[in-house]
Amino acid sequence: MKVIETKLPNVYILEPKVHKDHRGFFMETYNKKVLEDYGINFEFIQDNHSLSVEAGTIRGLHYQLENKAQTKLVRVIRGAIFDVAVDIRKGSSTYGKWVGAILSEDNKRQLVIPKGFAHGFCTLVSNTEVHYKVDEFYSPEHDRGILWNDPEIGIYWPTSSPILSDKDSRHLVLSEADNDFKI
Ligand SMILES: Cc1cn([C@H]2C[C@H](O)[C@@H](COP(=O)(O)OP(=O)(O)O[C@H]3O[C@@H](C)C(=O)[C@@H](O)[C@H]3O)O2)c(=O)[nH]c1=O
Repeated sequence: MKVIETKLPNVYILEPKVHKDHRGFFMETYNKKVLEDYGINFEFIQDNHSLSVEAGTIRGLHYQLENKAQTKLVRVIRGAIFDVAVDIRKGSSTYGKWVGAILSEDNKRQLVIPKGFAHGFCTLVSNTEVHYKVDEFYSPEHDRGILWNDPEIGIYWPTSSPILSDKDSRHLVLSEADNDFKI
């Protein structure tokens, strides 16, 4: 497993070691001990899997309030996404800054999204399936969002007219969002 730092603290790109042979491939997609050796230490307790039928679907930007905050380990089983993490911790030197990475079935990259960061992705091809582990249970009462195209965040999304859920089309911008993260 290769661990690549990004410009945001504790946001990592992971590249699993892929063992290829005449049958196909084998890879460890999560190994707690290997990540611990890099100082990445989580207790994942829920796995999620979504299918987005159309390319240009954006899901996000999502987070749960602090006492139900989730770390996420995101990967793509089929297709490809532009995956984004935004630092929403008030007082952080990187507050409102974002990083993006392409995760695909081909590059097999994963993204670690820590607590205090909003998460979203845009599908780059049709029928993209995303799988991610989280270290806190889903809590609808704590579920919050930020508008995907908040101009103050300024994410370079690969589309300007995405397919969105009703919920995601109505979020407020970061400066007005219900957000209790601070450092
Ligand atoms: C996130 C989630 C949703 N649900 C339900 C609620 C709803 O009826 C249905 C669809 O939920 P959503 O519209 O919120 O799904 P979606 O827009 O895919 O939400 C996800 O987006 C990405 C970017 C994330 O980071 C995730 O944490 C999650 O927020 O699934 C669960 O049962 N468990 C869960 O953990």
